Amino acid sequence: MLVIDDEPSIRKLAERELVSERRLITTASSASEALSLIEQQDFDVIILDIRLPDADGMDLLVRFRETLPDVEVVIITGYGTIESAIAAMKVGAYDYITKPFQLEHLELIVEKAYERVSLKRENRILSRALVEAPIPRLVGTSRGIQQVMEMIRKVATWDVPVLITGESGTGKDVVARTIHALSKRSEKPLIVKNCGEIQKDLIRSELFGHVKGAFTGADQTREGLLGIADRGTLFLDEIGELPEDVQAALLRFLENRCYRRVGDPHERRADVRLIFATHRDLKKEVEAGRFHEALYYRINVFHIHIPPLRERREDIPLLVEHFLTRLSPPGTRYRITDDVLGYLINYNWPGNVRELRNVIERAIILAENELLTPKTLPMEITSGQPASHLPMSSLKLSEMEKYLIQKALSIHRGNKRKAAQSLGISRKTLYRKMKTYGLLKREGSITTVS
Ligand SMILES: Nc1ncnc2c1ncn2[C@@H]1O[C@H](COP(=O)(O)OP(=O)(O)OP(=O)(O)O)[C@@H](O)[C@H]1O
Repeated sequence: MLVIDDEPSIRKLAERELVSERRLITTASSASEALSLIEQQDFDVIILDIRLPDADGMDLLVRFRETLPDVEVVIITGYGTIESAIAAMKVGAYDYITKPFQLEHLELIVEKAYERVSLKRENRILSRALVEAPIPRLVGTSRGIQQVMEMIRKVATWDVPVLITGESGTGKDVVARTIHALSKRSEKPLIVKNCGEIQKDLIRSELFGHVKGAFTGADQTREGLLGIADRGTLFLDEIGELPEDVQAALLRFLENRCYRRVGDPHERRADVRLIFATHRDLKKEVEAGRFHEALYYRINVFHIHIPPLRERREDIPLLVEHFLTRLSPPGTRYRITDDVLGYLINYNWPGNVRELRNVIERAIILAENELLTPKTLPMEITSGQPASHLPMSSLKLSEMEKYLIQKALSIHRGNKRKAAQSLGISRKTLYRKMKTYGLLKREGSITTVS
C-alpha cells in the first residue's frame, strides 16, 4: 500500500498502524516521490492526500485511474472540502476520508479497499482458468482412506503447509481440494499448478511474478501465482520438479511470507496457504542432493500419504459404484456383473484410481444393455490371475481363511449370502467366522481384503 501525504504525522501513523501480516506500507511526501515509487513497485491500494505541495491530487488521481486500473485509491481531504471528495469519487476514487479522522475509520476503509482489490483479482483468476471444477468426493472406507480423511479434517482449518504424497492417480489432487474446501479460506481462490508442466526457466517468474524488463520477453509486469492466490490456497503439484533456487525462495516465503518478483528489488507479502504434492520420495531426493533439506523439513511437518489402490482393494467396489453413477449418461443406470467386479478387485492398478475411472468410462461406452461384462474390460485386466494377491508370505490356515472370507465379501460387495455360497459354506458358518476374525465390527461396515 502506498500512502501519499505531506504531513509526516499521517505517514507515521500509517506506517505504524496500518501495517499487517499481509500488508507492507510505503509512504511518499510528494507527488514526484510517489510517481518514482510507482515506477519501481506495484501497489494494491493508494491513499492519496488531495492537497500536495508539488501537484494537484486530483490530477494524480486521474493519472492513476488511467495507468493503474487494478489499484484502489482512497482520498484524504481536509475538513470542508467535501466537494473535492465527491469530484474524486466521480473520477474513480474508491472512497474518501476527511481530516481529522479516527484511525478505526481509516482502517475500515482500507480493509474494504483491499477486499475490492482481491475480488477483482479473483475475477481475473477465473478468467485465467486456473481454478477448476468443484471438489470431487473422496470415496473409500479402507483404513488407509479413513486415515487420510481424518488427517484432512484435522489439518484443514490450520494454516500450516501440507505435503501430500502417493503414486500417480491416487487422489492427491482430490485431497488438496478437500483441504481447501474445509479451510477458512474456502471462499477465496484455490490455485492449482503442476510444477512439472512449467518450463524450467520460467518457474520462478510463474510463482513469484516479474517486473517489466526483468528478462527478454518480459514486456509487462506480471503477477505470480503467490500474489494471485493471496488470502487463498496455492496447491503446487510435483514439487520435486522445482529448481534449487526456487526451492530456496519458497522456503523463505514459508518462513516470513515475503517474496520478491523477478527483477524487483522490493519485497512483497502474500497471505497464502501452501499445499504440496509429489509422487517422488522426497527424503530420497534430499539424500541424493536434489531437494532442499530445510524445505523438506518445513513442508514435511504435516504429511498425508495416500496408499496405492492395490493396498486398499476394499475401496474398489465403492469406487466402481461412484464412477458408474458419475459417468453414466443422464437417464441411464449402468451395472456390472459379479465377474467384472472380481477382475477389477484383483487387478493391480498401476495407474490407481485414475486408471479405474478410465476403465469404467471405457466400459460404459462399450457396454450393451447398460451392463458391463468382462468383454468391456481391457485385456490386461481380464487376463489377470484372480488369485494373484493371496498373502503367500503367510501360510497359516486361519489367516488364509480370513483372507478368503474377506475376498469373497469384497467380490460380492458385502452380500453375505453370495459370499457364503461362493465359499461353499452356510450363511450361519460365514457369520460365525466373521465374528471370530473380527470382521463384524459394526453392522454395515465389513472389513474386507486388500
Ligand atoms: N478416493 C477417491 N474418491 C473419488 N475419486 C477419486 C479418489 N481418488 C482419486 N479419484 C479420482 O481419480 C482421478 C485421479 O485423481 P487425482 O488427479 O487426484 O490423482 P493425483 O494423485 O493427483 O494424480 P497425479 O499424481 O497424476 O497428479 C480423478 O478423477 C479423481 O477425481
